Amino acid sequence: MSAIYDRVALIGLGLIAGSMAHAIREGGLAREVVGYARSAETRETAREINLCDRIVDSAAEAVADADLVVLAVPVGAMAAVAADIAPHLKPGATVTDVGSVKQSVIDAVAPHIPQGIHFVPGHPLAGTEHSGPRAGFASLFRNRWWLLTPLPDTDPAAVDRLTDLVRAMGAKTDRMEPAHHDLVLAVTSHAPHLIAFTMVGVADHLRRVTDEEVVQYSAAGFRDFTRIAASDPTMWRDVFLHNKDATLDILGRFTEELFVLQRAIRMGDGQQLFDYFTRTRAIRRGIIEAGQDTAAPDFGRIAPAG
Ligand SMILES: NC(=O)c1ccc[n+]([C@@H]2O[C@H](COP(=O)([O-])OP(=O)(O)OC[C@H]3O[C@@H](n4cnc5c(N)ncnc54)[C@H](O)[C@@H]3O)[C@@H](O)[C@H]2O)c1
Ligand SMILES: O=C(O)C(=O)C[C@]1(C(=O)O)C=C[C@@H](O)C=C1
Repeated sequence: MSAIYDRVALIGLGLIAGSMAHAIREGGLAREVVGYARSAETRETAREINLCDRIVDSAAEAVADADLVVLAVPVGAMAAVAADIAPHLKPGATVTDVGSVKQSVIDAVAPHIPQGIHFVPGHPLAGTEHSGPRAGFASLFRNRWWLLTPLPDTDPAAVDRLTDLVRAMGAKTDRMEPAHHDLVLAVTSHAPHLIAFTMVGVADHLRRVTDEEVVQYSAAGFRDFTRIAASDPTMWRDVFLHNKDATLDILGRFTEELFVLQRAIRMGDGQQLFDYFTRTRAIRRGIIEAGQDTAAPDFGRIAPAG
């Protein structure tokens, strides 16, 4: 495939930027991929594994002459990085981010973006529990959603060009309002992660009571929880701090449902439990039938908060 951008700069060299570097270089989607991360150790590892065409020692150097700049740092670090690179951006360049939360990233980054630079926020719905420069792999985005949340006045040509890159990396794209994105992701990703973190915490307390049995006899369901609970603490701290309202809304709804089921168990109401589980099974089967088992559920189905 021919190059979609001349030079791409990746700021932050972890799972997502690393996977982008592999996918872009394998696909010949840019003439050059330049990388920068804050820690010298990360930059050294990135050089060792030949992650990018060039690894440089400052964000300013990375973005100089870049046509696309990707902010791939934890959500809480986006503002500082944007402020740092702003004076060095090439006129006409596009800046995107891959943060798991959109509205607060837009609020933090947009004020730093100079006139003549296109800011197109985005979020790949793909990941693993691993982080750092060694965690990336080229096929991470294949057949996964990559949501773009452009601002109303963003140049459509810049959005289309980024869409081309994302599709060339194997992802499916959709566009969404940032606040709606944050509500949808609170349901499909953020609250489920918090529940997994909590469940593993509960098991850890119990371990002392059951003398390691919860570890030894981990059933598959719990093992899935522990995989999720192994995700990066900095990333997830920032997600919850920056998607506070939507996450609290969904957790409130979750707690209400949990009480309903808890009461059904206490009252021995088998019919209610059966009906509930029949409904949830149908939802899962609907996702599989729609060929969406690697993607997020139907975005239109989630009612706004309130
Ligand atoms: N991990 C996932 O499943 C996943 C999926 C989709 C989106 N995201 C989002 O992508 C972003 C990156 O996540 P990741 O999983 O690649 O993280 P990661 O921990 O693997 O990598 C983050 C990188 O950013 C660097 N970094 C941190 N602060 C920095 C700063 N101030 N300046 C420069 N570099 C800095 C770190 O050194 C590290 O190399 C986050 O915003 C996250 O919310 C993550
Ligand atoms: O598969 C995983 O390990 C993930 O948690 C990936 C996952 C998700 O919840 O689906 C996590 C956070 C992101 O922002 C996007 C994707």
